[in-house]
Amino acid sequence: MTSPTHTTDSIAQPFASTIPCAAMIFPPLFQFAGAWRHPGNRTDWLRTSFWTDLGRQLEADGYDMLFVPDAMAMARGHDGTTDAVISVGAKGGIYLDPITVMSTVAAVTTQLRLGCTLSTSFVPAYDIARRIATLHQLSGGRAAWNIVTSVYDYEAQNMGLPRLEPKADRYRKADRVTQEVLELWQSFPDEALWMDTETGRFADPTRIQPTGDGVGPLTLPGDVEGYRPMLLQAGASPTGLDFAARWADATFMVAANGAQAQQVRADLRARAAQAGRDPNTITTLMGVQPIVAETQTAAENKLQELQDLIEPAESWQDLATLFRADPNDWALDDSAADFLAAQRGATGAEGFENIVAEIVQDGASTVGELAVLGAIAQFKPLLVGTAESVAQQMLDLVDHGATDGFMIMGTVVPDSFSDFAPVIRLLNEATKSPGAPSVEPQNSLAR
Ligand SMILES: Cc1cc2nc3c(=O)[nH]c(=O)nc-3n(C[C@H](O)[C@H](O)[C@H](O)COP(=O)(O)O)c2cc1C
Repeated sequence: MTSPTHTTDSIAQPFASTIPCAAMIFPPLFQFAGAWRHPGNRTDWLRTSFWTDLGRQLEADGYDMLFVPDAMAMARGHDGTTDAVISVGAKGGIYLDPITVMSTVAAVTTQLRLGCTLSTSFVPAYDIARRIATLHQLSGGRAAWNIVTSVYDYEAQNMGLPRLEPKADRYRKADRVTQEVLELWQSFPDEALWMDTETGRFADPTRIQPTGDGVGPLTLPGDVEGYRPMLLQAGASPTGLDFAARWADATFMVAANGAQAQQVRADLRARAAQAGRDPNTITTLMGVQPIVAETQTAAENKLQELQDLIEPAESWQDLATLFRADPNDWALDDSAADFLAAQRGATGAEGFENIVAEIVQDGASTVGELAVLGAIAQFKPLLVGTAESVAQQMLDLVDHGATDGFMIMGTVVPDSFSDFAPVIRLLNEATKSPGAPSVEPQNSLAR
């Protein structure tokens, strides 16, 4: 395919932190299968107060972004039903409309970036551009759009389509839609809105015009003081990385460990350079699950307590659902490598399956072990220790080129996010003190 070229030189406002930390909020699990049963966990995520309290807290704790994933359907098991997922509250059982949720958070915060997932496979460019621009204006310039192409046919069916298009076609469409969204944001620049009471001129019609394709103009400005919404991306196949290399200001990067993250990030940066972009304009946010406490022993005890809430049989059910396998076809002590080989490609997300492969190679030998690792952290690296030790682990990851920033997964919400707050302070101190910044400042998101 011929790569589309950027017809826009619009820019997003860089992250304020040198090592940005985003918080991913994904009820009912928050990436930990025991979450909604944990006595300390808030379960009122269907109510505004959950999101507004959380937004205020994340902002006070110094997080750079609140991020919510989305899908257009409840997840289904191998039998095509939602029964297994919804009966235990597994991943993909609950999704709220991200824009509505983020509007509530926008009202009570001033700094926090608001990352919303919208799929280019279902939502027309004009609708995406307008919804994200509205959030951008309401929040004073803090919207971020997570560009996804969706994963399952049953999502397409909920959206009135017979099935999802093949991945290559979905990414081609994503290129087109993203280009249109950027052009639409520029079809009504903020500075063209004069509202000049002296002259009676509301806006400059010469600057507010349809795009080259005759779409638009947008019904509101697409930027705030020259900064458009940030573009996020989360796909990880070669095609997905090429897409990120072309468009993303930041990527939600998944890896089983630092070495794998290093490879993914290097690959992404090489692809960006090949596409004619400065790789430093892309910030990778590596998914991690921190367990932070006053002492190392206390952190390990906390992890153990969390692990005790995991039901191996239930975890196996969840893993089978994720890989669209019949749970009855496998026993908990069957080989994890055999399971992965048999189910390769079933999740529809190549990058995610690469993590699982790495974990199997690292020693998860049985299906049961793999299931528990999935249940505790959705296969993301666990960073367990004091704030100092977790901060050091993260600085090491950045130092070794594994990532630029982090996507923080919580276990018990909101406490695991507040437990992590001292780490953010330490990361900020480390990157500000003159002797310490072995990490390169990467917050030049502008392109
Ligand atoms: C870490 C990660 C997070 C994702 N989050 C979402 C999401 O919230 N909603 C969605 O529809 N797809 C999501 N996806 C799916 C991707 O957008 C993409 O459609 C899918 O992974 C297939 O592309 P890939 O093989 O390039 O990863 C995510 C993928 C990854 C790897």
